[in-house]
Amino acid sequence: MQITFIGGGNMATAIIGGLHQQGGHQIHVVDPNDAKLAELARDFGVSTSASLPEQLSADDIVLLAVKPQQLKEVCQALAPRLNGGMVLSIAAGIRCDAMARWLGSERIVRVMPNTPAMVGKGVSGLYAAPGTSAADREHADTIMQAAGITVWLDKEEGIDDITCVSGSGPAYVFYFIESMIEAAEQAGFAADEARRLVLATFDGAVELARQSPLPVATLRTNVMSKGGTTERAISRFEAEGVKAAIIAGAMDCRDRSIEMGQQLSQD
Ligand SMILES: NC(=O)C1=CN([C@@H]2O[C@H](COP(=O)(O)OP(=O)(O)OC[C@H]3O[C@@H](n4cnc5c(N)ncnc54)[C@H](O)[C@@H]3O)[C@@H](O)[C@H]2O)C=CC1
Ligand SMILES: O=C(O)[C@@H]1CCC=N1
Repeated sequence: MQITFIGGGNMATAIIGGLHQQGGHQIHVVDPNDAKLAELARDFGVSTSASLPEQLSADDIVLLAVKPQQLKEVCQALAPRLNGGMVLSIAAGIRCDAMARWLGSERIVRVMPNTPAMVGKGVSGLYAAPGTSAADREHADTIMQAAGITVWLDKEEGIDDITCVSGSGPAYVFYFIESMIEAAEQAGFAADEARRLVLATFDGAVELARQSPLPVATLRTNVMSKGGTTERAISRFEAEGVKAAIIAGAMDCRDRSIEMGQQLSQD
């Protein structure tokens, strides 16, 4: 496939990393940041330019990977060059109806990826606007499968829902990892040992959860001996409202996705 990325930042780099491993794609990246372009050309052999190509062909797939606040301007600049090609947008919040107005095309798929795409373990939620064909949806699926698993959403609001789980979720997990590393250091481990211990603990716990037929809550209570050490730790988490805070934070995240859509999809 011929894929043109508009924006070559963190998320685009993660997806390009996956596509590079998959192989067989012609990738072009547009970004005003020369240093980023040089890095992407060096690491993945992509072609690059600081501005949009004069014209794209109907076979070119455009992947919009700029910040939501820049999307309108980028779509308006893209509109006269698009020639009917399919557009994928990973921007949080911005709805298909707004992009269709700005682009003058309804051949749009919205994608909510996440950064583990960089190591082929991403999760992408996808929603196809009614203007797309079955072949378009298949192409979008193939592109995002290069980065990990794909989940198709029937309604566009599903993108807000998945944003607060897998889209932003890696940050929640990294936050927990950071906290555990600080705890390990406080317990006396050197920084590199603390990191190794904590990452192996997460790895092991996730693998066990994946392989075990037991509910995750049972796996947790299996660690908690009556009157023992783990019970003391979990009691503190409960008393401090850690679980409630995680759930509330995720709901705030979803609200913010809806709010960004309302603010940035208007005109
Ligand atoms: N970082 C993440 O975990 C996720 C991000 N997203 C979405 O991905 C999009 C990009 O986010 P990040 O990669 O994190 O941001 P970023 O700031 O790393 O990348 C944005 C890139 O766009 C470039 N850019 C700015 N104006 C441009 C223009 N007119 N034409 C072409 N390129 C331009 C910037 O130089 C920068 O390299 C956002 O819309 C965000 O909502 C979606 C899911 C996850
Ligand atoms: O924080 C954000 O707005 C983007 C969308 C999901 C992950 N990062």
